[in-house]
Amino acid sequence: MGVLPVPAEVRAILLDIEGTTTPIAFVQETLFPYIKDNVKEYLRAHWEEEECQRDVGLLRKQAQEDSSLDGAVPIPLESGSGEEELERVIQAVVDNVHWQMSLDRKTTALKQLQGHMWRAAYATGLVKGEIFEDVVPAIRKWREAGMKVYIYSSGSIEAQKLLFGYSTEGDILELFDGHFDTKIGPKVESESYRRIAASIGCATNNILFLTDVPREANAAEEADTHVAVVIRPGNAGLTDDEKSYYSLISSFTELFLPSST
Ligand SMILES: CSCCC(=O)C(=O)COP(=O)(O)O
Ligand SMILES: [Mg+2]
Repeated sequence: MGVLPVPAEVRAILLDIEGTTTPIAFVQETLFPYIKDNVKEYLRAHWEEEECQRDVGLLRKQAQEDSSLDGAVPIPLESGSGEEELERVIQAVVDNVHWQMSLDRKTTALKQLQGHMWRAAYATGLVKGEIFEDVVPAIRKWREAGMKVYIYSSGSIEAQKLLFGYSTEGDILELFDGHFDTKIGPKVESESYRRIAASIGCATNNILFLTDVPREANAAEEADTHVAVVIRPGNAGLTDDEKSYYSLISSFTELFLPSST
């Protein structure tokens, strides 16, 4: 097991979810198929609700922005009433969601809808958020040492709170000082990390960001945030250059805080 010393100036640890706290397989093989299998039924059941209409409005706006992309699926406005017209628009939303998911897009519009759909899956016990076993004990230790701990995921804040609120380890939301999603900006843009630091009330170099994705690590580093790339079973492989450039950990227990005994 390796040891990675945490720089003394670090006051907060910022955690990615998929591939960092949580197996990619859980997201790809449980959470995403739930959306693909249930989106049509969900839209039919909730169509008249304000939240659903807001979600569809965001998806429609995103679809307009995406119109020049290869294979993009437009979402028309309802032009009139009647079952057939409703079915036509719902089918377009379903096709758009499937298209975005086939590309694993991280748009805020897609992530908002997904978060709302997972609510029922977690609340009924159909799904429990999976977390690597080293995560909870390590976070407890960090917090005891005075470290703040935040989540930054492309999954919506609502989806994050469901995953950790209904997790295999129980409700562990108390372990986090706050949550960030793509509303603060994409994870591959350095400006997002500056905004997060401002929101937390610290400098970017007071933060250590843990992620499985080198492009995200690169963006954080450009903003002068400390980074380590997390290697977990099922994560995408790293190039030799990435392996030699980044600090790597395969378990949160490998982080060594200056105050740790
Ligand atoms: C937190 S909900 C499911 C995860 C998700 O939708 C996603 O896109 C994961 O992205 P991450 O930034 O956590 O790698
Ligand atoms: Mg990730």
